[in-house]
Amino acid sequence: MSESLFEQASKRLADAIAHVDISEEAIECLKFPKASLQVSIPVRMDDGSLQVFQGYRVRYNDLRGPTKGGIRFHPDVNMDEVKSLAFWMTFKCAAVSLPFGGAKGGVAVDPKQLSKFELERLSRGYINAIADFIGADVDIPAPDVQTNATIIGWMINEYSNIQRKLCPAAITGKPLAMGGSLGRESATGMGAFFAIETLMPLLGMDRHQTTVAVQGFGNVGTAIADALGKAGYRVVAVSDSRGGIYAKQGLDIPSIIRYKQSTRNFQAVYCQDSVCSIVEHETISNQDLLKLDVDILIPAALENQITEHNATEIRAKYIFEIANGPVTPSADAILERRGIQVFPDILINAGGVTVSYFEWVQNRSGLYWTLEEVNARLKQSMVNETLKIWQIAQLKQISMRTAAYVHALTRLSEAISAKS
Ligand SMILES: NC(=O)C1=CN([C@@H]2O[C@H](COP(=O)(O)OP(=O)(O)OC[C@H]3O[C@@H](n4cnc5c(N)ncnc54)[C@H](O)[C@@H]3O)[C@@H](O)[C@H]2O)C=CC1
Ligand SMILES: O=C(O)CCC(=O)C(=O)O
Repeated sequence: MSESLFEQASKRLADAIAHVDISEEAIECLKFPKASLQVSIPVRMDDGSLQVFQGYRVRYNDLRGPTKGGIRFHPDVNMDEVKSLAFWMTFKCAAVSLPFGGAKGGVAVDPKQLSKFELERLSRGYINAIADFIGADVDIPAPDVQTNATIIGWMINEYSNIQRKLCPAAITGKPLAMGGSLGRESATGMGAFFAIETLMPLLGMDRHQTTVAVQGFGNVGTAIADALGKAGYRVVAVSDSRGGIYAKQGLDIPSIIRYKQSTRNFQAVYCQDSVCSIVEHETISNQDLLKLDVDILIPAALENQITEHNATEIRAKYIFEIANGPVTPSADAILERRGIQVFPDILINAGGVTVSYFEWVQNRSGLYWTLEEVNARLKQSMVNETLKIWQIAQLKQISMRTAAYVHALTRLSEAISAKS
């Protein structure tokens, strides 16, 4: 039988434990979630029928502060996935020194099949069902796959209605008009950009000679492709769930984003746009994109994309994980043997939760920051933590993934010791 996602996630902890001085008691505290909730959400559909959806929220660990993590709407959401994502959030928040523990939530649904009003009723119904489990000092949700500021706006409105007062700090990723932070939407991509820029000189790379392929063209995939393209990297391939495009000379990312927004089909930019159609390009599958001969491969879609089945065919020099869990532990081992370096999700995609933290701080203080302030603080945090993890990796001669877990585990262990 194949390993569950949580069994795979737990292996990362086991690998790191060998390199940290940590008590057995502390390890025990990190092996299981603090609390898990499964709820049924009845939703009245537009045609008058009733559909019941399954929702989940897992608070993995609150040793360093209230638990924090996004909400995913996807047909494949299940308890094992949510638990694994909550586990990763625990280590991510510790790795970048946020005063938060880890959590995650989700609903098993294909939101593309719902009307806007059905989606609103589902979003409000989910919050209604988990309202006693969350709160600004307890557990603070945020957006993740197929959730966005509009959905979070309905959710925070529902939560505030239940509490009979405005509670902006209870959920982050809100619309600006409801207390959201400038820079939250692009934060995960920008955070990854700052980490990549910090690592480039250490890897002896020059951005003007660097080719990039990005799998996933949603919130985080578009932001990283855009940031890298603007900085002079050659983004040669992007894909979404329907497939991808490749152009050796580089893609025009702003045009693709514009087309995707208006047609939902980014491939159209090269098939229909008179300006861009002169660019030589080919359509490729998602699997082909992963195997391209590029300098940097960025999985920015879902977990389990690079496994033991395709790891031997990866030709990129470096993999920067913006998705959570895109490379499995068995693929890690194959990639390491082949000299392909992986920069882990719990560092590379930490920009989103970092700006969520900034949003929470702004909500609680009532003082709102400019975009420049948000991005300056995000940059400072990403650069500092990236360098610390790099130094651990060099010193202990371990992978960047294990180093990131060692870094996080040291902070979690300090929190456990301080309480006992
Ligand atoms: N939104 C956020 O702030 C953060 C998101 N992440 C992670 O980043 C990843 C993407 O999240 P978002 O961009 O927010 O989601 P999204 O829903 O905005 O976009 C997901 C994208 O992936 C594409 N996709 C789905 N299956 C695919 C496949 N098999 N191959 C290629 N593309 C595929 C979709 O078409 C879409 O373009 C997830 O793993 C998420 O957990 C991590 C940190 C923060
Ligand atoms: O912004 C947040 O609180 C959580 C973002 C998230 O779900 C993630 O980093 O995977």
